[in-house]
Amino acid sequence: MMDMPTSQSPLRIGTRGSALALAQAHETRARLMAAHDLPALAFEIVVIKTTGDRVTDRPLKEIGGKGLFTREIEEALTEGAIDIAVHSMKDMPTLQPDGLLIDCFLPREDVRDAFVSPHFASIANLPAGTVVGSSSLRRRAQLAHRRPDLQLVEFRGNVQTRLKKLDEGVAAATFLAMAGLRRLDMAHVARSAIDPEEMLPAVAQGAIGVERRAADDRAAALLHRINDVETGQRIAAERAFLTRLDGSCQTPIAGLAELDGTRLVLRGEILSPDGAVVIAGRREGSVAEGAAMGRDLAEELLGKAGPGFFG
Ligand SMILES: NCc1[nH]cc(CCC(=O)O)c1CC(=O)O
Repeated sequence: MMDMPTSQSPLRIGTRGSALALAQAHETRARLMAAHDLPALAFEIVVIKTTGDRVTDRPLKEIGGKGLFTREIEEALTEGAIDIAVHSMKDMPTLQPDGLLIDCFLPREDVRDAFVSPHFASIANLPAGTVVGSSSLRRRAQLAHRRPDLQLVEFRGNVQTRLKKLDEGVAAATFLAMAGLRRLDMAHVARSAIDPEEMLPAVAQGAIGVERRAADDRAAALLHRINDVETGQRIAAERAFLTRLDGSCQTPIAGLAELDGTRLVLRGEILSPDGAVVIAGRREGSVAEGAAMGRDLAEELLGKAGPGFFG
């Protein structure tokens, strides 16, 4: 009974307040309830408003960049204001603060990017000069590589905000993660899901990780039973790749690991921000070698890029 939060206080699940973050927190709670036969009141969902949520009129890189949405949630976890934190792994810095740990992953959702447009069915159908909205360095570079004839504009905000901008004609098309759309029950807004061969997703796209205090045995026991091992293995390879590339956070990076039994295939690419240069590679091996494959692939791409590549 030691791991039963009802015998003590509810397990506090920290999350951002966006519709997507809330859906992810609720999914985590539902999985915990089912795995441990616990009632909803054994858990408390605690919404944390971060600076990134408050400031929506400036580019992310100006107000703190990657990690902005998660830093304040990690502080709440360290301070004990919450017991676990639910994150989109795509948004997580490669290093967790001392004393915190992510060793629980929900089954991965669709990894693909969605093409979203009221007017056009796919990237190939966009007329020259069409305005496409995206604030993702990776998607901008990948699109510019394929279609240097298009015009790119910044496009921040949550799913609803971005759809509204499309409606208002700020841009004629944009990209969103299929995973987010599915979790919001909004997959219908995708005109098409883009094959990873055509647009390699961000590292960890579609994966949700649950963070806890390393020393918290109650949280560890609760989370252990909902951990999806395969998702964790894929994320380990992808994030090892990302970690080795880091320090160059203005570089567009894409990476995807896929598992077939115990064989892991990892694809990765780095691009120049204008999409003129794409350096891509692939590794295949045993799942136990995933992290090593990630580091090797990163080394290979860094070697091909040469010292000038990162400006
Ligand atoms: N960068 C924001 C972000 N972080 C996670 C998702 C979607 C869900 C996921 O990939 O897990 C999104 C939105 C998007 O890229 O469309």
